[in-house]
Amino acid sequence: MTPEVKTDRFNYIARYKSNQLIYGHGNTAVVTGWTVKEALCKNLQPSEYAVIGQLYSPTRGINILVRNLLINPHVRYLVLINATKEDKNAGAIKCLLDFFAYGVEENFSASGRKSWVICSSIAGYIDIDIDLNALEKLRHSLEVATAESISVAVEKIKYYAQKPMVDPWGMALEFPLSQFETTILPGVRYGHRIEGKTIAETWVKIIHRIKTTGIIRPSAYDSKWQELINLMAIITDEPEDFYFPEPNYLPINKSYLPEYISQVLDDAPDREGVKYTYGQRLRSWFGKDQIQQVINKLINDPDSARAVMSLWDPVKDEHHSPPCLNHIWVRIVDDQLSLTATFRSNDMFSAWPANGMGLRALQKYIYDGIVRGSNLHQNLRLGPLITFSQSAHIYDECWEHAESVIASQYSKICQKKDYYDPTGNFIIYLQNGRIIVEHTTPNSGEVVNCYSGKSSTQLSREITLNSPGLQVDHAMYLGSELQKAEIALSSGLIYEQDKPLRSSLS
Ligand SMILES: O=c1ccn([C@H]2C[C@H](O)[C@@H](COP(=O)(O)O)O2)c(=O)[nH]1
Repeated sequence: MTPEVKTDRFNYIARYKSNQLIYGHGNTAVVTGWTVKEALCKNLQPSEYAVIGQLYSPTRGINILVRNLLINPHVRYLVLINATKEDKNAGAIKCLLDFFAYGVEENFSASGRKSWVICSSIAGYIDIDIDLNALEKLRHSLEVATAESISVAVEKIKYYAQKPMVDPWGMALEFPLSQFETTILPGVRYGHRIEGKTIAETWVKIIHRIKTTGIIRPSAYDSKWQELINLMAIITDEPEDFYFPEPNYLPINKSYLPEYISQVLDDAPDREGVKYTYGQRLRSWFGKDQIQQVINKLINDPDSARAVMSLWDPVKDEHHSPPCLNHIWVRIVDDQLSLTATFRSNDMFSAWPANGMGLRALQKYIYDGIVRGSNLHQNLRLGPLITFSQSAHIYDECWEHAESVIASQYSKICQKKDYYDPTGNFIIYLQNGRIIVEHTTPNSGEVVNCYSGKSSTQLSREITLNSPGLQVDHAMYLGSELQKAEIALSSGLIYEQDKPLRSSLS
């Protein structure tokens, strides 16, 4: 435990997320959950509150909040707003309440890290480096109240502000924060393509790619993130009722999904303290129902490349909470309806799976609308969902959890390999003292090109020049087969593709 830190009375000092908070001079800390903090502060005087901040996640946010509260013993009241459906889904406010009501016990986090686990039905952790006595002191020194709406919260904050001044509960306490180390392999920075059958499988591959090769840089939220720029994810076969692994390692519950899908598909009125919803942007924001427009467009002109939905509002989005999802494009090719969604910024660990499922539901909705709307489209099938994430990042608070998902899932997922490469197949044999390589189409096996030579290096070079889109494992396989063929040529051994070299005597 590091000893006390000098604190200016009634000036809230935030060691963590300092640029994410609104500061006052009172002794009530206000946690707004998913309600935007600005919606509250306009109804209050700075003298009435110590600090106002949002809390999204129990596993990531509570630890930071508790650390900040320990540095500010003048905070004697805590008002928690539990107003939105997102709050109920995330469970952060409930978990924080349980911390104050029931405390913590020593145990392990989901990623196997020794932690103070909050005694709650919602998973929430506090770093083990924080002294238990300090946590107990904090729990017993703050009066906690909840509010289901902004107006009730304002009433409670004003009520506490009028009470006679209470002394700080003790000295400010700060505890060292252990840094999670990450090793980065060199890799491409701009432009990545990741494909998987389901959202769950693709997510694990995305997390792996960012964690192993992403660049660490400051985020806009007083933290760091690991980032790749322009990451395209292609999900080929997400089932209609969505695939949830057992046990579910995704950061979204099946029970929350209908609510999230409704946020994407349905119009919503403006609500104080709630950011835009995607449904609102798509259904009515620009005075048009863009989803219906796309359905009509593709019914009448299935070859159109103009089935576009736009969510960015250049007039209003300069300042507050602009949408992360900006552009959606729907296209029919070979009777397959694909949907491509572009995000300017995407939290690939915590948000992408829900984003993907919401978009898949939108894609299905458009598909159903087209098939229902015209009997000319009865052969139409649901094609891939493609997300294009411009800043594809993972926040530092999630790195450890991300590593544990990779450790438990990545190699399992990559083992499920089919040998299909859209670039085609290569048939290798020896003839008249030369290596012959026939390039065939992937399904029908038609020969489309033929190479001949004696050097595996030279042949590899020619093949890569003509087929730079070869899949990595396929290219490595070809390299080793060609090498075997060259050894057979020079040594007189017998070469047969995919078999060990053998002597003509055996
Ligand atoms: O549907 C969403 C909404 C938000 N975010 C993430 C992306 C960023 O991490 C953060 C928004 O940050 P700003 O760029 O809006 O500050 O939320 C998503 O990934 N998907």
